[in-house]
Amino acid sequence: MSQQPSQTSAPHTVPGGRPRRVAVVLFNLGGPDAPEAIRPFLFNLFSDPAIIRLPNPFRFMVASLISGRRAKPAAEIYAQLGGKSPLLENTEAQAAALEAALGPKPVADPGPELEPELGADPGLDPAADGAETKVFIAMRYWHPMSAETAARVKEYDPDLVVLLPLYPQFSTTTTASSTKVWHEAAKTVGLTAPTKLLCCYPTEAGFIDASADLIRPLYEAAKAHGTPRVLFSAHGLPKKVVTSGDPYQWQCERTAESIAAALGIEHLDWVNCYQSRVGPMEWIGPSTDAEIRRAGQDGVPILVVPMAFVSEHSETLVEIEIEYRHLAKEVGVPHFTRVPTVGVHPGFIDGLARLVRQTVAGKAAVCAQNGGRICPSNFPGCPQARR
Ligand SMILES: C=CC1=C(C)c2cc3[nH]c(cc4nc(cc5[nH]c(cc1n2)c(C)c5CCC(=O)O)C(CCC(=O)O)=C4C)c(C)c3C=C
Ligand SMILES: [Fe+2]
Ligand SMILES: [Fe+2]
Repeated sequence: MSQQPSQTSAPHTVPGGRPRRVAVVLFNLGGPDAPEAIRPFLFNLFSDPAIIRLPNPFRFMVASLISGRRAKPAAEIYAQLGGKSPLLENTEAQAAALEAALGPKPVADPGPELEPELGADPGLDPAADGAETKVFIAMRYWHPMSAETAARVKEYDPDLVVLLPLYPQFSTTTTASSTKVWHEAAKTVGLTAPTKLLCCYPTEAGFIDASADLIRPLYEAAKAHGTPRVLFSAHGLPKKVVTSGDPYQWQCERTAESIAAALGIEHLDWVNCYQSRVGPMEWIGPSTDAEIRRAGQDGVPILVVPMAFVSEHSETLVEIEIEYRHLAKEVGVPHFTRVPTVGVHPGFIDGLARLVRQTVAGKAAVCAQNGGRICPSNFPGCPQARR
């Protein structure tokens, strides 16, 4: 998937004479690649201290217990997808598209959200100087995991590593967890290249416009069944994760209102809700199923937009497409539409490429979509709050 340096622009070289190399590492959750991988995948997930906040040995005991219990319902979910998650293939398609978009281009485009005072250095811009960029994937709970990817990145011998979560909204349970494990893995394999984290891009223009682009024609079609309501559905979180300062819900709200505004539909009926609850704890709400029931009572058609996921997997293809569609029918919703994720939509991929260039060119080791920080100060879970 690597790009060759441009033949027309002078390559920016390192002292050894070779082009500068940038490794972009995409973070994602990972999913089982076979029925027998389901239980160990779940064990990896529930033994993450960012998910189960208990000290060991209690966490491992709880992880064994919950992964054992959850294995059967999870197997039923993945059976509907042929016994495995499509997340890796979809992430690979995004990696290939991003690598192509990051190929050498004659002019650096810092994108509309760059804060000029943060200072771009075009000499470090892969697009401007013909540097080589290679995109890697590090999954958190199933292969390829950070240990394997860090070894491959070390072999590539980059001058800079950019960590790019495929989670537009930052959470301590996703991006922070992957970042921690990445740094441990990098240390273990002796990968010492400077590393920057692009922590979040909940309202990045390419992501928002691509989402609106996917919704618009489906909204028009749904109008034949009444005035549609748009359900911006994000993966939920236990309430106590949010009350302890995780900015995920705040960022989800910003995404929902930005896509709603980008749609430009007068008096748009929309709501931000949360799906995929697991376990007995209280989770943030309103829940997507409660909103589907409310739409049934109101007799309005709905569009479910999975706005915290950027590719398809069990939560979109089974939970939304099969389970929520079924529930909608049961409670009398006149028309149900699942809006696809942004996937390899060119607007989304170009937006990611702009963010990578901006991160490479900027000075910060951790930055959000604006090259700086976007979270208000009352979120201690923001990675920039700790700096
Ligand atoms: C925005 C992204 C995600 C957040 C936040 C998140 C938090 C979170 N998840 C669980 C438990 C499970 N998640 C599972 C699947 C899953 N989760 C995400 C994303 C986020 N999770 C994705 C993309 C997937 C799909 C993986 C795939 O199918 O490829 C699962 C496994 C499926 C199931 O059994 O339902 C569990 C379990 C918790 C507890 C949590 C926050 C504390
Ligand atoms: Fe999850
Ligand atoms: Fe933040």
